[in-house]
Amino acid sequence: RIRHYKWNVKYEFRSPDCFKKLVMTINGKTPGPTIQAQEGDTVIVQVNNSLVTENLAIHWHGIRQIGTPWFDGTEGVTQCPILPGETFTYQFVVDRPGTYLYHAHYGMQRESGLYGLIRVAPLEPEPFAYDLDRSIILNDWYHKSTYEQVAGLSAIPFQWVGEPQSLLIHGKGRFNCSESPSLSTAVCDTSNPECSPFVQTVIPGKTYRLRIASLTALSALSFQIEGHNMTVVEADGHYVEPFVVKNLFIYSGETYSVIVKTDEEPSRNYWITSNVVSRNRTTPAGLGIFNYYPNHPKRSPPTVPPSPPAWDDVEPRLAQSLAIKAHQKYIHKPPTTSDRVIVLLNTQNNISGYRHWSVNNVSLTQPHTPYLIALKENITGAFDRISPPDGYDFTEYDIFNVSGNANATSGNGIYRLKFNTTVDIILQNANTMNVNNSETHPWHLHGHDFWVLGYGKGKWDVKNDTKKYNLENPIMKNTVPVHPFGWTALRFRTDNPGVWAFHCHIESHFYMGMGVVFEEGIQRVGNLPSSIMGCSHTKPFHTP
Ligand SMILES: O=C1O[C@H]([C@@H](O)CO)C(O)=C1O
Repeated sequence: RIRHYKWNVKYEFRSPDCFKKLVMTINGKTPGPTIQAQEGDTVIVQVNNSLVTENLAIHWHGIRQIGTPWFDGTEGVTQCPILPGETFTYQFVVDRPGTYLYHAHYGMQRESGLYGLIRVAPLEPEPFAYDLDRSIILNDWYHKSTYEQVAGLSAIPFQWVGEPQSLLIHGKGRFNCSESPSLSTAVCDTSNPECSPFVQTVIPGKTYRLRIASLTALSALSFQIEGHNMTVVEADGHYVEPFVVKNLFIYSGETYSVIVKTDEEPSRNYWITSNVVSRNRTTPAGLGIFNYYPNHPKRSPPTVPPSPPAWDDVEPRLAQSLAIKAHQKYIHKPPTTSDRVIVLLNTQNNISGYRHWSVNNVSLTQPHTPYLIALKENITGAFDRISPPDGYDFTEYDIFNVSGNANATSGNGIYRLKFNTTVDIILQNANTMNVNNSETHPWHLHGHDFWVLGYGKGKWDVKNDTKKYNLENPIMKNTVPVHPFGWTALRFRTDNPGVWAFHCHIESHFYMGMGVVFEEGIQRVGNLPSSIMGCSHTKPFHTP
């Protein structure tokens, strides 16, 4: 079946957390409309860019774009931006069931509010049962525009974006306007119905599937439903061997399905909470209401919201990461060996006075001639043809100390991967430029699902750590955290011809260079549609 959508993207004034600012809407909505399809369907989305003065590109996060690498929606990698006033049509097959996302992928525009869910229903029965299916997208929210943030991040001295002002639960949050008395009620008004808390009404005695997704700009989150356990059954479109949590840790770009039974005392409501973890939180909790029908949906629960886990305790987060295994009836075994191992050291650096993030001492500057077009059409001069290194100096580099990284440079070289081979990626975390500090980075791979072979503390060690890899029942995912001062090991097959970004899903970190690009099987990519061309070096290839 074909699922056809027509979207108009524009800026509108909205007050998702009571503070009025310009947000990007799709057909008047943020979060945007949910794409509902069935496994094997073709999705066609006709996007009209009505932003007036701003380019646009939309990425279909978790959809592998097999045979359509040009519709991945990544500006500078797979397509030229959609110009203001233009209409661009994405067309791709949703080949796997599960919960996926879409969001803007041009500059830092995702955090302006252009994001939503893709739900793909399966053809086969699933390994869990439920009565009702509901979705909740989590986000964090800034009051400054992305333009102000970009200007600060690329200024000398560096101006960090700081912690978000609020946390949104399905597009609704609450900023305490009285904390900023200079704001008039025209700008900040806590009685505005737009920022009334998110309510999930549930019928007592039922089993719910809740699809929980995060598209935060910065924050790692702990999600809770007061008094209710959650059984994790799906992660990034793959069935999980069920396990029970009270707090679901979720990183930007991840999706989970959890099973929740509404079997608590039915005469009251319960809190839904979202809290920042892994950073010393200053953002207040995101609060929603888990409304047991027929209690009034606006009735606050009689309790104080449950308190979140300690922000700096890595252990429970690492434990959750390790608990996520493939469902025993849905194990796709990874190849037992790999053809190439790429170790990616994540560091924060100064380069020519500017603050950056680097991978093996190279900070990615995205060119504006999309790699896919440059490689397929043999356009020279569009990017550095020297590949970044496959590793770092294991013996010398101290991941536990601030390092000057004096050799860090900016570049736009890419990794050329041999087609139909097995590649291991080791994400190696390190100290930032602040003493005793390492952050969580959720890394997202375009065009693929990968096996998560393992997580560990400290420096990855080729001799001992590879022996501990889970080759029996590893989960497949498209987004995975690397924990503070730790490492994460992934494996994937280079079987999807195209050019694919792999990057930290923290909006400001990717902007600051925290990403790499992989090419595989470029000679097998079909004819590129001319709609993706027209910018920079691709101008001569554009036939309107
Ligand atoms: O990229 C970052 O910069 C700041 C800080 O390290 C410098 O002020 C921070 O917390 C980041 O994640």
